[in-house]
Amino acid sequence: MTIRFIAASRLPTPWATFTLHGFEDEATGKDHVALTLGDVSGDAPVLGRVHSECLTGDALFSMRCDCGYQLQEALKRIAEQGCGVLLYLRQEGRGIGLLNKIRAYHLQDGGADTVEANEQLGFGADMRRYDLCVPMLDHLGVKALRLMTNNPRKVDALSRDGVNVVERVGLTTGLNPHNEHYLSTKAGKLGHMMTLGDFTPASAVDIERKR
Ligand SMILES: Nc1nc2c(ncn2[C@@H]2O[C@H](COP(=O)(O)OP(=O)(O)OP(=O)(O)O)[C@@H](O)[C@H]2O)c(=O)[nH]1
Ligand SMILES: [Zn+2]
Repeated sequence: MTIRFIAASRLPTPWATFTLHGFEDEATGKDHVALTLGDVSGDAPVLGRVHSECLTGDALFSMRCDCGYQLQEALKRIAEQGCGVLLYLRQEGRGIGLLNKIRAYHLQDGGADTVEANEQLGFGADMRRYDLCVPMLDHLGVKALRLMTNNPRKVDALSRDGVNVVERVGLTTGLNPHNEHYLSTKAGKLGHMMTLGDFTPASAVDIERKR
């Protein structure tokens, strides 16, 4: 794993002005970014999120999943804390890529769930890797994370790769009629530690606008 830091800049957002750090994975040629706020290089554990790319949810307002809602909520919580880090990893579709994710969505439109769709395409349910996180966090000086996630397998995978996760912080937001089945499948088949009762719903205005 060869992660090379390229450049950093200011990134104003509705929640705070973050610092945007750009990295290149020399092995794959993929680029990844981190957003930081405040001094993340102290000894105290830092509020953090390891977010995997979801073009549809993060940028195109998709309500099929909870990714976009989680991204916004994570940035908001970091802003409220005044300090934190978000790694934005370019491993779209749980690692199968955007076009295969669209193929998987097509199968889900026909009745498959998110896990079955991946398997019908010949992929594992979750093909993501987290070995780039340690070099990115080392560069930023982050020593320990309070990780915002509902996914205990992500915590295990990160810990195996050497990331010091001292606490898991739930991130249940964005429930809506289009992602209810998907979220239930994540809890039932992928081991996410959440029930639909934990969720802050997407606002009624958002649901109406995107129906
Ligand atoms: N293959 C596939 N990928 C999906 C689907 N829905 C979302 N994704 C991708 O799943 C990734 C996010 O993973 P999730 O399983 O939603 O959540 P997580 O990151 O494991 O857990 P949290 O930290 O709680 O969000 C992103 O890369 C999305 O592009 C789907 O139906 N099929
Ligand atoms: Zn998504």
